[in-house]
Amino acid sequence: MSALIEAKKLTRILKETVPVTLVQDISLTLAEQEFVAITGPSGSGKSSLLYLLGLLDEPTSGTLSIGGRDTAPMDEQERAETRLSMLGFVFQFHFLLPEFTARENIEIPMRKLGRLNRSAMRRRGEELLTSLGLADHMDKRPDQLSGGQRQRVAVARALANDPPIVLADEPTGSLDSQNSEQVFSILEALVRERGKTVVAVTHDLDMAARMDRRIHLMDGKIEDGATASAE
Ligand SMILES: Nc1ncnc2c1ncn2[C@@H]1O[C@H](COP(=O)(O)OP(=O)(O)OP(=O)(O)O)[C@@H](O)[C@H]1O
Repeated sequence: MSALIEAKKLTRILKETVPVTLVQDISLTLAEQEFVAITGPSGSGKSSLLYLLGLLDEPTSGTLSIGGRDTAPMDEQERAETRLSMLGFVFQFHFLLPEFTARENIEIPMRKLGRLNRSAMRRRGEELLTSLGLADHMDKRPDQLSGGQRQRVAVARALANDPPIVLADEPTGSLDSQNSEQVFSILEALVRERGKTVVAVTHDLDMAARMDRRIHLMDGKIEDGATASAE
């Protein structure tokens, strides 16, 4: 299987008065259709790694390829287009725009990428929301939805441009157990049924155990023996 994401010796150091190393020498390969957990104690660099993989931050050193393309030479516009077309993001808090409906929130990434006309965007938004059990909630704003529904809209938004990779930072962290289970099942179905690669930061070790592979961080590094190729 071809590598969707290939990181070699990724290091990110913040140049503060005292330099802060967020992640160090991270090498990993993610293939198509993998369901991968990033685990580790608080402050171990999980979010920092996810932001690097998602082109939301730039490494101090090391290389990162997405979909076989080296990201180092990309200018900001290419990075933005790669983010929009290759990567979907789900965060712990939904970050939906409060003044827009579910449908409108989902159309934002489609508009930014600019590959679909108005009616195709509308159709795609409706299909996605329906497939996530939100057919009756398309025209509601985030404050008219429950926490679980909001997070499902956030998943739909991540899928808007049909990216091969979904990156999730504690996607169930603010949900009760029933909604957590539902969102986890949705993420799992993205891998098994839609062929996506899903990488999720989680503190929930039971959840991580149900994923294909675990990358365990400690002090910004992958802990020995935990780089784990697919088991
Ligand atoms: N802007 C910043 N300035 C200074 N230190 C930072 C900054 N961002 C992150 N850090 C530090 O870098 C380390 C890694 O942070 P990161 O958020 O990636 O960890 P994490 O494993 O995701 O933590 P958590 O599980 O608590 O979300 C932490 O020690 C954090 O305090």
